[in-house]
Amino acid sequence: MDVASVGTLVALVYARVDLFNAAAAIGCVVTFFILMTVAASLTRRTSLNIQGMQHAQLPPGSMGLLWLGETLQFLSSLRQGGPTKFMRERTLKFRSPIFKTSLFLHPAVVVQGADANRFLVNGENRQELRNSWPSFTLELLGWNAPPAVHGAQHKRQRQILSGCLGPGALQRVVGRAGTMTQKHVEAWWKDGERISVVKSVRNYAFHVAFSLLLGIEEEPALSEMERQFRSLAEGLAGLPINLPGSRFRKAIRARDQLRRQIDSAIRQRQNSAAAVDGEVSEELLSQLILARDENGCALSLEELRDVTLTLIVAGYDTAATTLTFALKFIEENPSCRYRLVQEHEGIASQKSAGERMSWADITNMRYTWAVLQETMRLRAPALGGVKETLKDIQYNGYTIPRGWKIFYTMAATHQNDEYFKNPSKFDPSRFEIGKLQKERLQPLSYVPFGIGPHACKGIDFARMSTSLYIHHLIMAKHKWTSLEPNEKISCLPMLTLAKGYPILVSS
Ligand code: HEM
Repeated sequence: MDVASVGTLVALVYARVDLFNAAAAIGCVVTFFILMTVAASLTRRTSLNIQGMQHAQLPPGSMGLLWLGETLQFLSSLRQGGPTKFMRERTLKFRSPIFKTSLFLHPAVVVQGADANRFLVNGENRQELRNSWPSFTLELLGWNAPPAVHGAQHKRQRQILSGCLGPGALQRVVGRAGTMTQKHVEAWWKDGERISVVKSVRNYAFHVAFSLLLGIEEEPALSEMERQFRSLAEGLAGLPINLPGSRFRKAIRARDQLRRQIDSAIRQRQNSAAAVDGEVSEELLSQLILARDENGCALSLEELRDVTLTLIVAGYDTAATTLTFALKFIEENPSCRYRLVQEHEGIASQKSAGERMSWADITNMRYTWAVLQETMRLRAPALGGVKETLKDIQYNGYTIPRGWKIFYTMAATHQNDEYFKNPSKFDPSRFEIGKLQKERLQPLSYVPFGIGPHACKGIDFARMSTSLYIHHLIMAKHKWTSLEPNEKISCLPMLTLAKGYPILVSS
């Protein structure tokens, strides 16, 4: 692709994003090229590492076109449903599951499979690698958020999060979460109506996370916050071009507004938390404020703010994506729906009228969890992760130079028949306990929640909110039929169904 077409593409992307102003679009392209040229010189400096390494053997692969590398091919694969196409083409071309490339201005190595995941976990534990989210993402989340911090600070944050997001803490909020879920289903799902599943689950995932964390349930405050969150989420997945009208600029504004809201909630809770210290508070934010690590240290104000924002961002689209595809699989597999009905009617029959949900109910929804796990195997909401080498390291006979990125994807293990028989088949029984014990899931072959020291801290929360949604849908006896049966999967900015999964609800 020549430089002119790249420029046109950038202008088109930018114009599609938000600008209809030709002058601004041209300005954007010029700025983009200036930035790229500066970045290219920095990137070249990193790649000098290669030249000094006379005897080192880099993995096979192509570094693509100038500073652009293979970014456009990668983005095109994402647009077609995920990174799999990009990975498969290169794996076949270079006859190697590990290959070098250049993405988003960085020389990178792509690895795949459970062994590669183990190599990444060990490397991170030995501090030869570290988690490496793009800096514009961290700019939006905050530099004190868990993905941005390392070492002792990160360990402290994770200890505190374990206490606040584990089953013990969730037991205190699950009853309220159940009531909220029931209300959501009653409001959104009505017999004979057409709704968008994507809109429903996004609204649900946001409301449940925001209410349980911050205790804010009132309208219109909640809907306004959801609007801000969508802007932030779009900025996280777009081009980091900070110009008036751009997605990124809107995301920064949304971040600032959300921060103000979170700061004010923290101040209110700090006052009331001091009053109830010693008692057990229901809100997760109050628990975060009161929590201490093993040395008795609390989170600072900046940490509280960035951690809270991260929790909502991390749990929002991921849970919505999981529910979207779970509902799609349930619709397409009547036998799966039948087993869900049995499970949820069984759980409901054990409860007295008006009794709230408990954490034990969630863990008893075993088949539901198997359905959700199988959904995340086939449609992992997070596509992959990025690490950065802190020194030259060896893998599979190759050298990966210091400062390079290493990229892994979930799909590369989840859809590999070495780990999952008949991998493209939706089969929740893979995750039912008896079967799992028999077949022995290979360690690090199932990684929807990431790997290593930065793996997800919200697994129990995600399990709670997604299981409750399915519970109330099934108990309301709803059935649904897609109005777009051949709807495509889209991947930018988040994995979802391209037309929002429109359905007709029936009972
Ligand atoms: C189905 C739902 C979810 C999926 C698939 C998911 C997946 C992931 C993945 C893959 C990562 C690791 C990213 C990396 O490699 O750096 C991650 C990190 C994280 N997730 Fe989740 N997540 C989900 C829900 C949640 C929820 C509900 C919360 C909180 C309430 C949450 C909180 C976090 C946090 C705090 C991190 C950062 C951990 C760290 O950097 O130490 N996640 N998640």
